[in-house]
Amino acid sequence: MAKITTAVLQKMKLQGEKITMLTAYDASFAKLFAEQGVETLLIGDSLGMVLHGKNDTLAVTTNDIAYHTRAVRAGAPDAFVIADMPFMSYTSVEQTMQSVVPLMQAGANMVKLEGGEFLLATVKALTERGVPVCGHLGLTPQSVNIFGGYKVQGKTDAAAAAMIAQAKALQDAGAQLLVLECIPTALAKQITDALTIPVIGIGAGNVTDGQVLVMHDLLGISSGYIPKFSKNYLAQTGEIRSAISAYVSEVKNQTFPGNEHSF
Ligand SMILES: Nc1nc(=O)c2c([nH]1)NC[C@@H]1CN(c3ccc(C(=O)N[C@@H](CCC(=O)O)C(=O)O)cc3)CN21
Ligand SMILES: CC(C)C(=O)C(=O)O
Ligand SMILES: [Mg+2]
Repeated sequence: MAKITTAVLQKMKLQGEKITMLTAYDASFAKLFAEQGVETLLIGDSLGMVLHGKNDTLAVTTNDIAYHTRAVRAGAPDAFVIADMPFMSYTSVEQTMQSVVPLMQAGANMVKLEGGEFLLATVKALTERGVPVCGHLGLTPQSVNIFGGYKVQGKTDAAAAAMIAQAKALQDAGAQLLVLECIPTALAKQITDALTIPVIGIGAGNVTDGQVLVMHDLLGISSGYIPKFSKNYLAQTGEIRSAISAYVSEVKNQTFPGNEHSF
């Protein structure tokens, strides 16, 4: 696989080739995912839930993400690696500049931040200072206590219009990638069409430029509630490498996610 850069991801969007992303937290899985053709690896703050058994992502620290980013980078030296910025690690431009240092030094190629309007100056400052940014809109799990649960976002006309505006503003501020989580497929389509940067969906239908899943959901080993948008590929393949390869194929040919995984 050719080395993935933001330029390559951009070209994939233009050519209509779907981008695959999986969360990864350790070297062994990172290596296996890269070998199966997964283009981008995310050290998600979901690790607080799937690795530490919490009900939300709020207890995860920058050091936690840096530790797992080092592991992923060691296993997949050529992968395109995105590190989640944890809850409250990016409350000001200055704090954000401090927080990204261990993440980039651990081997991340990009950092991901949850939110819209209030992040624009931060996204601009990061980009100017050499840190590529991935936005994250829709169901932003760090705001679970505001949402009152992991619920579909952007269902009203007003919420949808606001999300479209925020997506464009993030792109204008310099974001080079955007994750949309748990929103109606029709809204995901509008945002994907409105942006020039690639849009990666999770629970956002098969209309985005790519897909991301939490690896434990794909392998059917998450404890607790499994989101409707996830799919257990291990159940249908019986072997981890085949499960990853099936996920990649189904994203590429747009059979995943199906209507049963979408809102
Ligand atoms: N294992 C795991 N998978 C994930 O996708 C994931 C995490 N953990 N942790 C961080 C966030 C939290 N996420 C979640 C968790 C639950 C739902 C969920 O239960 N959604 C309902 C939608 C309910 C509605 O209709 O509003 C669903 O039925 O899927 C969604 C996203 C996504 N991320
Ligand atoms: C679900 C993805 C997008 C994420 O942010 C995570 O794994 O933390
Ligand atoms: Mg996350």
